[in-house]
Amino acid sequence: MNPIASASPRLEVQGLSTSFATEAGRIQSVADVSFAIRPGETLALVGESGSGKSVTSLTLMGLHAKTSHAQVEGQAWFVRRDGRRVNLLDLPESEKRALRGNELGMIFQEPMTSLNPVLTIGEQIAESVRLHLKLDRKAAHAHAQRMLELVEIPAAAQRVNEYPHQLSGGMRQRVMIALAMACNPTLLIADEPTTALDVTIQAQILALMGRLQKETGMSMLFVTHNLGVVAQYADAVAVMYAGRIVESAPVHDLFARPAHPYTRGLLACLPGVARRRASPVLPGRRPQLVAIPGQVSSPFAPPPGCAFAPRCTHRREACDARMPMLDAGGDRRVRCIGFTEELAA
Ligand SMILES: Nc1ncnc2c1ncn2[C@@H]1O[C@H](COP(=O)(O)OP(=O)(O)OP(=O)(O)O)[C@@H](O)[C@H]1O
Repeated sequence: MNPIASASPRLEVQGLSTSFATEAGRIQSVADVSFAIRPGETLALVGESGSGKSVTSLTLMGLHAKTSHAQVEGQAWFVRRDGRRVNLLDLPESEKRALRGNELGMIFQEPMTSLNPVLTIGEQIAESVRLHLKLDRKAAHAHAQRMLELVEIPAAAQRVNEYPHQLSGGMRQRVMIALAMACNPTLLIADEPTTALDVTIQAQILALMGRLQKETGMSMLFVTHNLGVVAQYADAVAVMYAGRIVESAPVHDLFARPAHPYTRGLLACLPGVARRRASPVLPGRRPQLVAIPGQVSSPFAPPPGCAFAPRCTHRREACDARMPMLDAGGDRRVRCIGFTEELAA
């Protein structure tokens, strides 16, 4: 039996919803999102721009700006190193801070906005490990250098004393990985970690992340809109549409037999990727999500029924009446009346 599939989840998200009060009204960015990630597993969260992927990861990290008037519901059960199961959405700020950068690592798209421009990269990594691992100054500096070696930064002994602007984009992203991994996190949330990089560097960074994951057994939530990356690196996929998960499944099953009309639409736009599931992300090929005809409904006035119905070629009356349930057939879950009827047949 697959050891990942049989382990109990390290993170279990149940009914996560996030809305924001804005001048134009309340916007429901994420609604009733549930998923689980086991030790050593990578779950890819995919969807078009604005589907709620980043809000999901920021909510889990507790990183909403105080000014954003976010309202969060649901639970996110995380198993800590000491075996305690804590709800990330209900932790005091001090405990959240102790987890972030420690058991919970994160990597974002643009390292220049996440790295401190006035500190050397060594100082930034050392600061984190001194705080969380309680190392003294000298040991922290040595740890920082080891982390740069681990992420294959050449001449780490010199680079450790350089500032972010002295590094290329790919090297900065490696530093972000070193920083995120410095305290040996058990869960890494990576939000579009390679989107800003050219495809060759992107493939190298993803290979590095895959290797580190294998070595450490950490779990990963990987936010992306690149289906080629999903096909190659994820174990499971959750497809988001208008703030909700519309389909989730093991990666192989999803690519082989997409069930939700939206997922089918996404893959139909990418026939090459859908068929060549194991194809590498080749230089010059960027298998991104491409537009499906029609527009996502306004988040201020979501339709009462299925949010995808206005763009769906299988739409019927019942689809507009109420939001379909996320129904399960095996380890695939699909939010579509058509799928529910198929299960019942
Ligand atoms: N602080 C906020 N205040 C109000 N609305 C927000 C806030 N943050 C996000 N949103 C809205 O929530 C929705 C989901 O945004 P989110 O950034 O999660 O999408 P995404 O799927 O990550 O898109 P992308 O791939 O472009 O990053 C969008 O309509 C966005 O405008």
